[in-house]
Amino acid sequence: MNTPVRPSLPRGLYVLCDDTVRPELPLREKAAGLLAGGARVVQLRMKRTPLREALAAAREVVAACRRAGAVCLVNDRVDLALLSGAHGVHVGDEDLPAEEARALLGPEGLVGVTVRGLEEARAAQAAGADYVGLGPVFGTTTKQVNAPVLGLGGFAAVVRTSPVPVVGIGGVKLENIADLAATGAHGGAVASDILLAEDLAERVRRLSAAFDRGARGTSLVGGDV
Ligand SMILES: Cc1ncc(COP(=O)(O)OP(=O)(O)O)c(N)n1
Ligand SMILES: Cc1ncsc1CCOP(=O)(O)O
Ligand SMILES: [Mg+2]
Repeated sequence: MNTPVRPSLPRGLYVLCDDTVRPELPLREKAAGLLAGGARVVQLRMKRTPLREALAAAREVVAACRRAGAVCLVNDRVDLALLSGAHGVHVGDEDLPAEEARALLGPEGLVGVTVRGLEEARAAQAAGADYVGLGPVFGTTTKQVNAPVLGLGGFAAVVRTSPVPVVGIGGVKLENIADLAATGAHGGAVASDILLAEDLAERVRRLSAAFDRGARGTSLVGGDV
């Protein structure tokens, strides 16, 4: 009997296809721009889209991601992830607990969990998380987060000892993503720096390249951003 295998989370840029940033641009158009730029991980973050529209959007975006060979995760809602055929879900404190998300998704689904530090990362792993989203690394206006900004030093300290891959989130931009990658982060999650850009695809390309440069240890501070 074959054991079902879940996809691994690709390393690098992790993009939030978010309905709160530039809300006038439809999610499907955002996703098209992100995928045209080569995004390999897309999280669909829907905070203001009515549920039935959210389901339709999830189905469209998941299908587009699958055609492009990208991993698509749904933020918050395990039901929408299952109904849309997404690769998995990202949950935080106000969502279903990680254990329940894992139980509903089964062994084939990716589960990401928001954490604020090392102890929470260990607990997330025990609960079945595949990766953790750690932040805010830098200041952000996209979400009001009830936790202190970690800064690169605080972030790097968790990355060094985390038992699961760490994706940094909060204020990640072209000018800091290489430094974030140089800490050993598995990914850098970005919403506004991409979604507010005139050319989403081009911004995805530049952020991905900067992350990859930083991960190789060849980031030049203040260099080609
Ligand atoms: C990769 C990643 N990390 C953290 C979060 C935040 O999730 P959560 O704490 O549930 O907050 P909301 O995004 O739901 O407002 C995330 N979405 N992605
Ligand atoms: C969802 C979330 N959780 C912590 S910060 C954040 C928002 C990230 O958005 P941006 O990349 O615009 O700072
Ligand atoms: Mg959430």
